Amino acid sequence: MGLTIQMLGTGSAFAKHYYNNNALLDSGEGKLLIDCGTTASLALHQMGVPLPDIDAILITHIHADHVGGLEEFGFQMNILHRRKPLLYIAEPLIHPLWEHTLKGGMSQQGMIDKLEDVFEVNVITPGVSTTLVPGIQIELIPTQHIPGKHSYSLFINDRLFYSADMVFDPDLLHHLVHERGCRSILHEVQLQGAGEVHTTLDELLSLPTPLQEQIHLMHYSDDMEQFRDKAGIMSFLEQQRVYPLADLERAE
Ligand SMILES: O=c1ccn([C@@H]2O[C@@H]3COP(=O)(O)O[C@H]3[C@H]2O)c(=O)[nH]1
Ligand SMILES: [Zn+2]
Ligand SMILES: [Zn+2]
Repeated sequence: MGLTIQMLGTGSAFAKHYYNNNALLDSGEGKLLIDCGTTASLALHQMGVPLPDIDAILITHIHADHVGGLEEFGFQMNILHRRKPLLYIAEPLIHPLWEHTLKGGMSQQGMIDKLEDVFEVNVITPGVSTTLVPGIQIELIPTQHIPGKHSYSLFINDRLFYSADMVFDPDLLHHLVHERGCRSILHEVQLQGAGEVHTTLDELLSLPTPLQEQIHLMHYSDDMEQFRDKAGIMSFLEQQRVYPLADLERAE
């Protein structure tokens, strides 16, 4: 079986019709959860995926729609299943994830006082492609989102670019497609307004046609249906649909 990707949700941080923009990669040999937002455990429940079936979690950046479900995931795994989930994370995210996000809810005197007390923490180095679960290699690519906040997009199996929340970076997209063999792009999109911390639909529409052909849109707001015919040849990913990676790639 080839790699499949299933979005737990495809919504922006404020969406109500769509769950948080988190993804489940399945190589057939292992499952990797990309981000674990506030709605992750509910979405996984609806998808029929028990938490212990997930082999590892990878975090792109610290916002609730990407990490807000880690407390429940960690507690459920530790308390109900007596296991520490494997958490892959870039080193600069460890301190803010524990001190600014999880510590308030998870710390327990004499038992839990650091991230490693709940998760099996594995630090991954940006720029280095690393096998996280069998059949899934990820390279973290630092990308700009909120000034002063670390955020990492993903290059998966040397062929799929998965944007974290990020501002428009056309040079990176050109580089990945023309020099790195990238064959499809899952890109966050902000449908209306100025893209101060996100990438707007208009910015993506400014890319050359062959690049747009590779782009599938995610992390969109509740009014997405009004934009179906305004996105040109770019398509909108559907939450909870299982996509074989090959189906996301443009026929040559
Ligand atoms: O300077 C800022 C900081 C934040 N925000 C909003 O808060 C959200 C946090 O999650 P997100 O990164 O998915 O999306 C962000 C935006 O919707 C913003 O519009 N401008
Ligand atoms: Zn987000
Ligand atoms: Zn964000």
